[in-house]
Amino acid sequence: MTSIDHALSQERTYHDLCRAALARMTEGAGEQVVTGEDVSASGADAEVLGFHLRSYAKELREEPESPLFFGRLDLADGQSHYIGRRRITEHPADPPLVVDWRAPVSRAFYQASARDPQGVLVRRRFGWAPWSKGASEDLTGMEDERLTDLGDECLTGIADERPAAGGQGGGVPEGGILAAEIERPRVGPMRDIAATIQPEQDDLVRSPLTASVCVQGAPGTGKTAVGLHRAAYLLYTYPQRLTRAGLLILGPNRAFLSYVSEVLPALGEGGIRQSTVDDEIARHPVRAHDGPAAAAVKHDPRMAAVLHRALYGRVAEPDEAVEVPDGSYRWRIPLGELRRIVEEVRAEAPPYAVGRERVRTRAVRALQLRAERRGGPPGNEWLRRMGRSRAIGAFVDAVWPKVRPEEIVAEVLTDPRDPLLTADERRAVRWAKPPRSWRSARWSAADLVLIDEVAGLIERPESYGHVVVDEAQDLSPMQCRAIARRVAFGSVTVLGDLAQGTTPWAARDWSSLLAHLGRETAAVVPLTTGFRVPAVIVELANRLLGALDVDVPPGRSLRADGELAVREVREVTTATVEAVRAALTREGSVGVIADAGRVPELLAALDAAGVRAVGVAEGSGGGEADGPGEASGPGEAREGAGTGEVPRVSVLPATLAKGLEYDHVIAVEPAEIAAAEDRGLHRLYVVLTRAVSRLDVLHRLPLPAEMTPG
Ligand SMILES: Nc1ncnc2c1ncn2[C@@H]1O[C@H](COP(=O)(O)OP(=O)(O)OP(=O)(O)O)[C@@H](O)[C@H]1O
Repeated sequence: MTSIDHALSQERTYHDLCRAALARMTEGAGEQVVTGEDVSASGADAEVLGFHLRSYAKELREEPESPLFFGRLDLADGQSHYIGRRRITEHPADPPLVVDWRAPVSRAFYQASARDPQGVLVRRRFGWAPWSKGASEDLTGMEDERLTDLGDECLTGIADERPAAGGQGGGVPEGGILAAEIERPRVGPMRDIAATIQPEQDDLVRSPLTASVCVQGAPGTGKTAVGLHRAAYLLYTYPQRLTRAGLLILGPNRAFLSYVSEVLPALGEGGIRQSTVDDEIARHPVRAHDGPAAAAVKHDPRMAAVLHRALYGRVAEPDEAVEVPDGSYRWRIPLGELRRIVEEVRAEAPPYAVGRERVRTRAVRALQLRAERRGGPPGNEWLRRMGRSRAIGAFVDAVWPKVRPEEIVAEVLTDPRDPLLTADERRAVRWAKPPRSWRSARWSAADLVLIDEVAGLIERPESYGHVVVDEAQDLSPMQCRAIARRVAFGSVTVLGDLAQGTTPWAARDWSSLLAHLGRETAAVVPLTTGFRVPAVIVELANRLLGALDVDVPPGRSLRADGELAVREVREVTTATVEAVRAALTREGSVGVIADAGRVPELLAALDAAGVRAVGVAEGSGGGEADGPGEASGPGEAREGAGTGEVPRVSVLPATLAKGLEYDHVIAVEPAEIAAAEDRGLHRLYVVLTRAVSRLDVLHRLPLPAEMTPG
């Protein structure tokens, strides 16, 4: 037996030990649920403790089956730590068999280097065979890096009887195991990257809860991965604060959310809210569609001032004194004093609903002062009676009326008159046929953003402790404000790429977007190394950058593998079917991406040719896409798509490609994608950067000039 075989065998034995300990932890957690409820001091305690223990037991039971550790650190102080996705112990008081990757001691696994060993002698990485549920662990290899000269003889090797997962990598400095991980064919939803987080990513993942950060990164640099791992890190490191205040993940559409939905559960953090901005603010179904001119005005930040003015236009100056009967007596508040009360409350600028109550309270206080002067302090019952009196009620309704956000938005859209908007802009947003009342209004997606703005002026929504915003470059100023309201006292992680901005209001620089999010001072941190797209494909996509009018550095790939074929064909539908057939002879997922108008015909052609494919549909409220329908991400089969097994081929409109990835992408007729919208070249840039291994570009029409070299 060679020394590597011997070491592998020892590590397998250790893994078996951990597996057995985890089984005991799961069993023990189940028992604790029963005893925990019995030993609690009160019913309420029992409920809280019971809930906590049940959640923990459920989490352990539902732990996705995966290797229990992926790394080991041998430290200069003689200690060794195995690093995995969750802490495993024989007994809670014993030193752990496996340390959680988020624990402070694990940091060196990601950050230590020969130049800065951070007390590490040897860092060991484990390679495992591709994992499938129910399969037993299969340790295929390991690599040691000696970071300090004091280290023992180091081992590097792949167990010779089994190939390493995904093969050997080229151009990846970290060596075989990292290369194998990033080149592993994609099947199903996005995976976690806990085993291979890179130092620049780790810095972002572990920045403190109070720090708001903005990550600008080229396609495939791991922004989404970083955002999700940061969420998991924060939940682990600040459990109390975040359990109380909550953490929210915002993505561009439901297809994307479905694609990333399994990362957090795999990291042991289920139950985190993952949503879109549109879904977060949806008080009504979307039943109308705005033209580009109306949408542009409604998403403009000036609308915040327009709505503010419209709401506070309801506040009126008192025009007569108030007289309140009290038995045989009448209290009187003179007009001047009432005017002062309203003016003062306005100047304090509380939320509108609070202002209304403040006006009422101060009017009652004015009565109280008079009553005290006359006969000593009145009791609470008297104060309540005065507050509820018809005269005070009528006064408050007249000067600070109760109002619904929908009424204000309906008023503005029925008769827009604010001088902040130009005549053309007012015409663009004016309802052609105003509804009889706001109750019967058909709202557009942008109207819901306006309603949310007014709702936020009336009553502040509860603040999350942290919000992760993905694909943030596409947010409008008004959407940013909706997010800012929901994280007034927390922090944000903003992830995006200015080059991938495709909405009419997409940001051209981060500073204005951060200002709308109320986070002007957040640091903008670049991520530059691409893990998804092979260099040969990045080079093609980079040709478009010059035409995108944004100041971002060209993408740079860690991957020297990958294949690119750009082919002019006689007929794209037939050529697509052939390309899909050829792609299916290789491993991994296949994504056919085309202009939305072409998708039905491509799906029909694949169906006629007997190729099983799933159509990725527009999600209702899906980012820029208006309209109903459920979304499905890569790896999620829709009804009718087949039985049980998930088809490997997805066909999707270019508008839904953002954030997704496929091993093999077939981009159909780039000229159509580029011509379909104002920011069509940005869209094409997104489409070309979805491929993990292979990209086929099929075209009959001439390629957009920007795609050709020179
Ligand atoms: N450190 C890493 N180790 C292994 N794989 C990684 C690493 N970082 C990123 N990846 C992989 O690279 C791919 C791209 O990551 P991700 O989707 O997070 O990038 P992105 O910057 O959000 O891309 P885009 O802007 O194109 O949506 C994913 O498959 C991810 O798992």
